[in-house]
Amino acid sequence: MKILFVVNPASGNTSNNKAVLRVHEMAVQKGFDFKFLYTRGRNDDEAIRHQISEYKPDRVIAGGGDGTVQLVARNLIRTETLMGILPLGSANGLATALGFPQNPVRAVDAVIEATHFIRIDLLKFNGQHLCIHLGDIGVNALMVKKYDAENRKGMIGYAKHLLSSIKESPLRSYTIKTPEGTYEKEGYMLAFANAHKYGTGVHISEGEVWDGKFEICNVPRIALDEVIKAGLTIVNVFIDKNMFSDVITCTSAEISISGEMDFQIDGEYMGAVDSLKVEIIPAAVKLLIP
Ligand SMILES: Nc1ncnc2c1ncn2[C@@H]1O[C@H](COP(=O)(O)OP(=O)(O)OP(=O)(O)O)[C@@H](O)[C@H]1O
Repeated sequence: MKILFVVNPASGNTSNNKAVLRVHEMAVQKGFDFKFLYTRGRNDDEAIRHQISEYKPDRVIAGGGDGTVQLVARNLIRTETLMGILPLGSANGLATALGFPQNPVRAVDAVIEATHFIRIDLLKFNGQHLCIHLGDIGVNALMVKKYDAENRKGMIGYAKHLLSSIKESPLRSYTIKTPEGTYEKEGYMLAFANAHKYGTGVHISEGEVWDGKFEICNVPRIALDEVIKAGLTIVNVFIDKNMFSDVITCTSAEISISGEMDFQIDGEYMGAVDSLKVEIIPAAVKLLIP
């Protein structure tokens, strides 16, 4: 067996040394061949495609956060090569939603020993941007923008920007056209979910990453006052169970918005938009399940 590890040296808060060391130990124990490809933040697609065609790995493991998982996934669409995830990022949205081990050593063992896979769906925005886990417009995307600008890692960074993002996000109205019907909505945020929860653990829908559908979750109100009254920390604002209760399940959608809203995919800020097209790419990639 040949395994290509695509590792993002810049992801997460801690060094990836433990995971890298464990790969070497496991290779000796199990007798497989492996290569590391470290991402550089530019021309990574070309480097991965080159390794896939030259090295011909049986599995390609994404070592990093959702951005790295997305990078690997988009280069494996509709191929038979198995993809795995080593959650080495700061939030690891998809790996967390799927319940993968977070401890680096256990995660290495799990992804090497895994024999089962599922064919996961991907989302595509505006016909070009892929998404493995979640995209959204509004409050959360503004938070991602602020967080990116500050170049800090970890949950404290998110929490710090949550309050100001909520205050600065206007109420917007949307027209959402899907093959099943047209909906008029109002809210502070729309999430487009391939999986059923955020990396922070916040549950947003009953959808699954392999069901050929995605969920559009409207946030019509944010109960900031109630959270503060209950003496909870600011991060808990997203724990409000009713927050994501306005859900549409579909396979494609066109959204027009009453004004511009910040937009993010898998934790990467994408700019501001006043319309969006979203579609599902069903059974796009074969993902190893520990
Ligand atoms: N060598 C590198 N140096 C700096 N940035 C890099 C490098 N390699 C990749 N990147 C950038 O890292 C980002 C993806 O990070 P990734 O999502 O894997 O980790 P993270 O942000 O720590 O995790 P999470 O998404 O879980 O919060 C992309 O913007 C990519 O361009």
